[in-house]
Amino acid sequence: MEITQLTLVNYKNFESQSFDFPTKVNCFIGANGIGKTNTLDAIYHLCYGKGYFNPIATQNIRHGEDFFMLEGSFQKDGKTEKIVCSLKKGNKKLIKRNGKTYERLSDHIGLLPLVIISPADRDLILSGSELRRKFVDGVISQLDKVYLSTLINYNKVLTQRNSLLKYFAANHTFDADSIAVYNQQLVGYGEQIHQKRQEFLEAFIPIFQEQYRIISGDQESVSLRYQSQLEAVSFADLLEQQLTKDRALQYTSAGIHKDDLEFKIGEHRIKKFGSQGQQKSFLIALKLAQYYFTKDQTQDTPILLLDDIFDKLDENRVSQLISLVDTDDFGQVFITDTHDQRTETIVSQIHRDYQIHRLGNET
Ligand SMILES: Nc1ncnc2c1ncn2[C@@H]1O[C@H](COP(=O)(O)OP(=O)(O)OP(=O)(O)O)[C@@H](O)[C@H]1O
Repeated sequence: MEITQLTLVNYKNFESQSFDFPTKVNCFIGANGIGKTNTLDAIYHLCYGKGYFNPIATQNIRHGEDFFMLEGSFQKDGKTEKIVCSLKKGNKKLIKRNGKTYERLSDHIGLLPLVIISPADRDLILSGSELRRKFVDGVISQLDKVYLSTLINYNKVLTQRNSLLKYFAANHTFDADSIAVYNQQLVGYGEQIHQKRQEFLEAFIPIFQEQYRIISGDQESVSLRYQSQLEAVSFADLLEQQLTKDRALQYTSAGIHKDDLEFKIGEHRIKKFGSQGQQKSFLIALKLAQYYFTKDQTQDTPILLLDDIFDKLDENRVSQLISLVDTDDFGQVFITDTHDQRTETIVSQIHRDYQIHRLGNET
């Protein structure tokens, strides 16, 4: 799968800009803040229906404007897919595929596989469990529409149950039957999600460990483990056990929305005890595992976005990544960098056609 053309209108710092991508390897070069990462984000947005860096959709609209529009031409299975994504302030975001608007944005998920490796990934290690769940959910949802709709349904019921708990507290009342209805729905959706996450991680973890082994040169061992409250107790029993607490807290304190991934180096948490280099290697291994897993499952070659890798990685890791990209396993790759000459030197070693897009005053 490849993108051959991209147009951005009022997207972040771009007023109006078009790019053609005739080659497999494309580099965006320019000074800090010129919009290199924003260009990658535009490609990500067309594939995932949302930006990678800013979850607040309206903040992607160029300051002072009231809409953005992204347009991309993709080649997939020998056909052209024209995707338009637009957002006008006060309206819902629209995504069109070949002129037809999706009824639900989630219907677009999975059509165009893509993996991004960015310095922002460090939040997967450093921040709370929500981002790690999102990572797992994002990978599975790209491949499994039933999973995505089960997740959407689970979150809807969770919101309703939380509203009910708030209502009970505000009105000093309680109705066990209404809670039981929500519990039953949560358990139905939650157990399916738990099982899918388990199956996914069983397949994903060995791929991740292999990638880490390659990147680190077999220096140390790392582990990734799925943690869920549902390991020890059934979801129905868990909700029952937590009910008094939930009523006091006025929200649902247990369930698959509390799942996490444990990242360890040797016996210790990588967040506390991993060096910066080990943390970076861990994240790259995670993303490369996502790449190989998605490629295997979709039988399609995802687009790979490499944001700021030369600046943020040491020479060994860069050459490791570049030599990987130079294999037939990889398809279209986008790279951002501030240094013209450095990029040219590195990509000219790749045995593939490349193009350098210099960003400057035209934005
Ligand atoms: N909604 C917006 N409207 C206008 N400008 C925006 C908007 N959102 C972000 N920007 C601008 O985009 C620029 C950042 O662009 P980007 O992150 O793509 O830079 P970059 O070229 O990747 O830089 P670096 O080399 O520092 O990583 C900043 O100048 C920021 O102010």
